[in-house]
Amino acid sequence: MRTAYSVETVRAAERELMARLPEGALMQRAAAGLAAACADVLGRVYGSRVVLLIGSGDNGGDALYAGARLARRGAGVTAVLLAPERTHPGGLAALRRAGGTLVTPGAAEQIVRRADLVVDGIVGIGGKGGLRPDAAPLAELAADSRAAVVAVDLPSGIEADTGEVLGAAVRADLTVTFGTHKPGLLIDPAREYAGSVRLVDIGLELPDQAELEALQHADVAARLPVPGAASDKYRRGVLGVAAGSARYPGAAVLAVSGALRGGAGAVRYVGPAGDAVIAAFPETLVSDKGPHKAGRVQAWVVGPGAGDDASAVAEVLAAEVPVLVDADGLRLAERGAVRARSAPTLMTPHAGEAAALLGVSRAVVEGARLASVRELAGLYGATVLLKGATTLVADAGGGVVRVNSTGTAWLATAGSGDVLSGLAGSLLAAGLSAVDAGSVAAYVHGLAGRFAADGAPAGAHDVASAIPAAWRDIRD
Ligand SMILES: NC(=O)C1=CN([C@@H]2O[C@H](COP(=O)(O)OP(=O)(O)OC[C@H]3O[C@@H](n4cnc5c(N)ncnc54)[C@H](O)[C@@H]3O)[C@@H](O)[C@H]2O)[C@@H](O)CC1
Ligand SMILES: Nc1ncnc2c1ncn2[C@@H]1O[C@H](COP(=O)(O)OP(=O)(O)O)[C@@H](O)[C@H]1O
Ligand SMILES: [K+]
Repeated sequence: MRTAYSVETVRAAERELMARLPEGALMQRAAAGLAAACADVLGRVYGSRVVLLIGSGDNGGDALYAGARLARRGAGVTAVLLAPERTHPGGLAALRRAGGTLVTPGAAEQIVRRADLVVDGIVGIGGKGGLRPDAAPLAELAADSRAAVVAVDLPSGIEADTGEVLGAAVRADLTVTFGTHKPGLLIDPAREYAGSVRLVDIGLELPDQAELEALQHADVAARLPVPGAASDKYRRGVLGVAAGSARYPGAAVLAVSGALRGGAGAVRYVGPAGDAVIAAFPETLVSDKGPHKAGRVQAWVVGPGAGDDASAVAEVLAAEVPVLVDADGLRLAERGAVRARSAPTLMTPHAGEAAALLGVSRAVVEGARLASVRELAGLYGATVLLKGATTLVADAGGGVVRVNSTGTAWLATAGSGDVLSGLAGSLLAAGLSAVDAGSVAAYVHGLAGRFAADGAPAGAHDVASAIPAAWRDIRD
């Protein structure tokens, strides 16, 4: 499991560790890891040109000590000081001793243009509210230069706790982060500014419960349902899919395509697209009666392509089994009916659907994804999976939020969300909790998207076809 902790938690852990260590030891650990990462980026340190962008806090201190290490290995190191009189004194002295040069921001343009590497030590977890006007031009210079950009702890200007980007921010090729990931490094839009992320262990002791967690292959493998000798199709779980309409029969087909590859023992389809479903997947149990007459299921998916059939949504919500609500179902589901449910509910909106439910614009949700998913989960008393380039899954009760980024932008294709809802529904029917079903499905679906696309456009049905390969890759 990859975890991320809030600034407050990181600060508390740092205080505790610093009290046990000689003064400055923690910063030396950070600087050593940072310098090693910079050396890897440079390839050859000797003779390289390194520019440090230095703010007034400890983030700048890390960068200065790392710069001193690089200077001792023969790099030409220049530090641009945003606030010379408030610069970390120890770091400044170390760089001076190592032969580094100090300049003011006025001289930055010239030297950044010729740099091989720019190190962003403007601001770290102490930053708030986007880069200040004096620092913002430095971020632009770094973006315009041909140099590699390495961010110290996090790209300056992003919000560490939320992943929001409130103004100008540095765009890094690599972020070297200390002690733990910060939520902003894993959540869009800030995640995009971080580039790849390298974690340097500085010995922080962190609490069991993180702010954010991202499943890895082994975590997913441990959660995937696998049949045993005692399994039969009913014990594996039966999923009901109430989806599709005369206008959108394909949504039903795609939801079933995901469901059949999600580990349930059988899939029942209820709705007006039975012929299309059977034609594509003859193994589906098709019923033309309403959901409550369809026979027993262990979970329901309702909503993909459902048009305006509010009664099917209400019927499914009245069932005492886990329910996944997607697409049109989100609009048709009565909040009170969702809140009144005792079995788990998993809602799977994209940003536009989440925005409609919250009564805000899509841009608001996209800019503040963590707050939005939590708010929606609280509002409906449900587990919410917010789709996008990174997918977030939050429980109503608060606590840790799961984040997934296995996907690819090729997944932004019509119907891929229907495949996801079938897949996640199947995992619910197989007995996974709503958070596990949602986050495991997002992980597998993202990987399947990568396999299906492999650098070229793929349709949603290709994504569904690639689920078994993703599944095998995870269990390997
Ligand atoms: N506390 C520790 O023991 C350790 C801290 N470390 C480093 O220390 C950093 C935190 O240091 P600080 O608490 O000094 O804080 P920062 O260095 O992150 O930032 C604080 C300074 O930045 C300025 N600032 C705040 N918001 C700004 C904005 N939007 N634009 C421009 N300037 C802004 C403030 O005036 C303040 O002087 C971490 O991110 C990490 O890099 C590491 O050395 C590891 C050990
Ligand atoms: N830029 C992106 N990068 C990665 N995954 C994406 C991106 N855009 C969308 N996705 C994923 O693709 C799927 C699209 O679902 P959705 O928006 O519901 O589409 P549809 O309604 O057409 O089925 C979701 O799983 C989402 O997380
Ligand atoms: K930084």
